[in-house]
Amino acid sequence: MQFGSEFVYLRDHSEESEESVDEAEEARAFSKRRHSGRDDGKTCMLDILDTAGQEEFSAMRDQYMRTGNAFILIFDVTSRGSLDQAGSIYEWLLRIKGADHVPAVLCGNKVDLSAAREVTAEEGRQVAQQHGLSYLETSAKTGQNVEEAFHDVIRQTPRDGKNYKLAMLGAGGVGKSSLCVRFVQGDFVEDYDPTIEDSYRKLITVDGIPQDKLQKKDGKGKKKKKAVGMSSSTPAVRAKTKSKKKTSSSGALGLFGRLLGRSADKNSSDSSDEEQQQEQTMGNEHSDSSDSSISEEEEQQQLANSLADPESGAVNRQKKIVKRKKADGNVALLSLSCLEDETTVMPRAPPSCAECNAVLSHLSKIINGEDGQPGGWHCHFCNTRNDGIEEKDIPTEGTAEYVLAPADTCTNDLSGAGSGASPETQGVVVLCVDVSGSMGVTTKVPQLQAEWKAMRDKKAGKEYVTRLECMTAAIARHLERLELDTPNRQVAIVTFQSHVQLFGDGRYPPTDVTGDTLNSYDGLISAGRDLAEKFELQPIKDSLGTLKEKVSQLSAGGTTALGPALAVCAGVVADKPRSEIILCTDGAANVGVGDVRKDPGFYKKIGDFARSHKIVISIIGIEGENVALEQVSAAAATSGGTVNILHPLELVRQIRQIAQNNLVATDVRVTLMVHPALVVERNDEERNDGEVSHRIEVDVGNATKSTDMTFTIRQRASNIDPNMAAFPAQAQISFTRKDGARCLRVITMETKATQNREEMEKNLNVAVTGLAAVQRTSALAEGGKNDHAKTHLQNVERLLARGSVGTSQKEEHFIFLEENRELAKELSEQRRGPQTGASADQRFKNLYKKKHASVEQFLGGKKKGKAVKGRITDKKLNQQYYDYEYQPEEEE
Ligand SMILES: Nc1nc2c(ncn2[C@@H]2O[C@H](COP(=O)(O)OP(=O)(O)OP(=O)(O)O)[C@@H](O)[C@H]2O)c(=O)[nH]1
Repeated sequence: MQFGSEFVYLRDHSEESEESVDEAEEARAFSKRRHSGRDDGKTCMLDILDTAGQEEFSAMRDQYMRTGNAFILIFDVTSRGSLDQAGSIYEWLLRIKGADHVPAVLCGNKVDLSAAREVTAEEGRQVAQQHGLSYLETSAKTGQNVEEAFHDVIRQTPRDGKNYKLAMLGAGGVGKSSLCVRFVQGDFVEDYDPTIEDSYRKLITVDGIPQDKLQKKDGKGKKKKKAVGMSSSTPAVRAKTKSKKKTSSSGALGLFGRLLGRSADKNSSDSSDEEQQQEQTMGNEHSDSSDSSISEEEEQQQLANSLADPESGAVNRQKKIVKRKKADGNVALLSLSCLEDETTVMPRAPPSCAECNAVLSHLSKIINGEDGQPGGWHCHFCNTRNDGIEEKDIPTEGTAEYVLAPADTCTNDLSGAGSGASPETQGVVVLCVDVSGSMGVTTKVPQLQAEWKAMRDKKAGKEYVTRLECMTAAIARHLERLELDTPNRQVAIVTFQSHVQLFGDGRYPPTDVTGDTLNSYDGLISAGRDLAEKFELQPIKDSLGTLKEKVSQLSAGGTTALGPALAVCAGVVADKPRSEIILCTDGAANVGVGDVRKDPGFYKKIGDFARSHKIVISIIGIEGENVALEQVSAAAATSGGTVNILHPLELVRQIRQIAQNNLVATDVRVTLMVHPALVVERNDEERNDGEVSHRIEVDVGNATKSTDMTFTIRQRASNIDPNMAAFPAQAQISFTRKDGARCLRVITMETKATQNREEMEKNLNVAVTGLAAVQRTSALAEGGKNDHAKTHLQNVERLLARGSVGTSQKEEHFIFLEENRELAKELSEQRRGPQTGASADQRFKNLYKKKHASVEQFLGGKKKGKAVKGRITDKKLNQQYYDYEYQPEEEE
């Protein structure tokens, strides 16, 4: 548990809790803060993207290559093949940039492994020279030349404000992540999951940046736009860039690190028109105007425009003074990833306060009996006396765990990784796949991507792929992963179009569910139950072949019986707790139950059913089409599943990423209590103003590594004692551990209190306060309170601007400003009126992502590095991933 400031802030009655703000001035000040004052020519804010080494079927490489302005190109000196790949990647980069040189440094990494060298320093240098690059021999393990590599590339890169977008490129396993972690954190992590993408930010000082790389201003104070390496663009590229105006989206994308999420959004509208997509991105490149490089003047204009009257469209340039509440750091963060960490397990049941249910903690006042032994305790929250404890019941530190019910002896291993886990206890994975007509719609593969694939596979790359092809490729990969990860798990396939088809594990002919049954909720559930009895499912280690075969044979046509399919799936696994239904769809339900126009309540109902049967429903939607996400997502939200809306070309990559965000616990319930003089409220939900309490309970369902919940703490107006030096807080988290044991984790801590605003502001935890603001703002916006949301975001931004004084606070403030911009854009769009169809889905998705943001996104370099522990999975899984590089995709 962390707080937004080291101090709980108690408002001093004499304090002016409001400030007068000139809205136009505020916009200008905000922009100034983003560009953070004068450029000293050596302070650099690096936004580093650690990319995936393996080429998956992704349009995103093109995107980050276009958007990045500096590159570290890495090979492994113990692998000659990786040097060849580095060369090819650089050539590809030049083609994408339309340039004959791009700022980059070639790094021969792992030089500490001298005995295993396959590439000499001389050979590395020669290849670098051939491409006109500088060369460094690095070791992430010893730290040799790591800082030098980053500084070297910065010195080559034309400066644009203080911001640099730097991408790490290279084949899989060469050390891209390790070099990032070494650079931002100064550590070496022995084992990593292969990276999909990760991003880091770091504020550094680089001496000796040559004059010609420093930012220049022309006479009017406008920045001179100089695209990286544009001097020798290919004619085709030049023709396009010339005719291209800057698009409105170009200046509003977020951090480079989240380029991928955002640009996938962009793709949704562009994918139907490859030409337009190319033009847009080329346009961005030409003006070099990815988000953080937008000029201060342009940004101020944009912000001033955002103050336009939504009715008339006229810009309100008049001074408008408004009263704004001063924000504070009274927020708390609870990261449920902590449930994975081992902690002290207490020997007996948790002693809890008879009055307020707080659990005995290291802060409780112990009452010794006549024998001098502990016999009772005074509750730290309500001061009630409780009896009946022994010495061994008293935790010695802030975190303690209690086992409420042990794991089943036959193992309930949630992860299924234990090879002894029996199929019955692991639950079934049901893939519920949309094969309606719209899944036959094609997406054009980006030209350069197709060429790259063709070059690599030595045969013609495909120009178009259908959504179904993208989906089935992603499912095939997912099945392979499941087979390695959880070999005993059973997997079933259900498809839907005008009717529902159950394929089981692919060994049987399909069974259809059709006709009137499609309109009967109960009928569908029992049809599912009946079918489950008929089909015996084999574990995936035996059924992978038949499952993959069935998936590859699916074809698209017909309408969308999505609701009936979900109900059948729920019936199939109703008696198999811990099952997961993964719904893969691209369209709004329009047949039978769950028709989004007539029966939107269905999704909450099926979610409730799933939850009560310990089943999780997750949704993977294809963007660009109307999935009616706002309704359908209720099934996932209620059952604790995830919702993702993805670009078709990103499905393979993203499904893997989703799978990496492993569950840490299920059936999670959180109780957070603070001192009775305070009240605590959720940030991710609209509040019911009538009910406030110092204790809050949240039914979380599933917790993943990135489940970060934030809460706002307020003081009760009346009963506060300003002399109280510290305030206790306790989180009680009950959950089912991966091995099936039911546990209670209790985290208790105390925060100092202050009435001095300055003291609170100076000690802000910027990442926590920023995350809390973003979660709260998104929840307000989702609940239609747009203006309130906007004001809240601005209030917190002013607080963070005042409080960000140290380097890491400044880094995190910078990150927050970027988040703030993305969210502010979403809020301005909402002012234009309600959205429908695919754009409503898009908006829902954007706000959903913000509402479920995790603190890792808000952490500056060093702290983020600390959060990166070895993300170790099975070596076999990693190998499987790397193997894809060398296996050409099967083409028809
Ligand atoms: N001895 C040694 N091992 C290294 C060095 N750099 C990375 N490794 C190891 O090489 C393996 C792969 O490193 P990563 O940093 O994950 O490589 P990557 O390029 O990010 O890999 P992908 O994310 O899969 O593309 C890990 O086991 C690292 O510990 C190094 O300088 N010396």
